[in-house]
Amino acid sequence: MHIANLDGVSLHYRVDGDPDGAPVLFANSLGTDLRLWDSTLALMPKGLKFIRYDKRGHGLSSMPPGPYSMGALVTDVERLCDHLNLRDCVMVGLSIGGMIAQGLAVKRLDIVRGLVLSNTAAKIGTPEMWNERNAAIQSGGIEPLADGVMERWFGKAFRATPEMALWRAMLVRQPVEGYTGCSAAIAGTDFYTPTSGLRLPALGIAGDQDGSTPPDLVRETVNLIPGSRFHLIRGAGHLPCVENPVEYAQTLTTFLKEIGHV
Ligand SMILES: O=C(O)CC1=CCC(=O)O1
Repeated sequence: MHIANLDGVSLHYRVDGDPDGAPVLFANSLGTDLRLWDSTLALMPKGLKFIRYDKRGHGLSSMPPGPYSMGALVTDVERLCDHLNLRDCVMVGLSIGGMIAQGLAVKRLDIVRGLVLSNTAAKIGTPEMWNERNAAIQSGGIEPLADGVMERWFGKAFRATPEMALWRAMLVRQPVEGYTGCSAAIAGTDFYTPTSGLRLPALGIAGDQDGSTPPDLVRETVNLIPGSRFHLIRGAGHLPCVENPVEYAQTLTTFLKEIGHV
């Protein structure tokens, strides 16, 4: 467990795997912390270095007053990469993490050499939808919305398992200001044009039961990048790295091999 103090924002991060291996950087979704990747990382091949972090307002990272901008979330991870001297990473971003990954790739191709856009899009939802959700959370907290979020996060089979309660607990324990701060960043983001200009190896991953970023939306975004690949995980919702870590890790590994990263 490590903390980087980056111009007034403290980011909690973790480094696993081979310290000299090719770097793979992970960015998690709204309402989750870096434990999102635990089961996937346990299944990844040896010889890689895995870096993950809690974005501001989530997990153990600090919580500057919201709302946040996408630019600030991108700058946070850019500063973390500079702090750790990370270059030529493959960045795996899920949902808002995938937006942050698009933003970092547009800004710093020296840091991002390959992109995995998992359960994400250039634009997610509408500003009205996010403003409505934030107003509800600001008045009543996250708990009343949690069952609806679980229906988007997970497919039907996983929702019937006891493990779902752990992820629900992670969601409702995120601070309201951190969650709504990051939602505001999503509301203000449309990466359609900048992502269309990207030229780097890219993979899209979707879950066929994803209620937040359905497969067609993920495919449309990754198709903005010429030569990109796409993989659909069946039976999974918005967090396939949790529901089906075996297929998720295999999909990542195949991509990393194809682009010569492992
Ligand atoms: O809460 C959801 O709908 C899921 C989600 C959207 C953006 C993100 O990061 O998670």
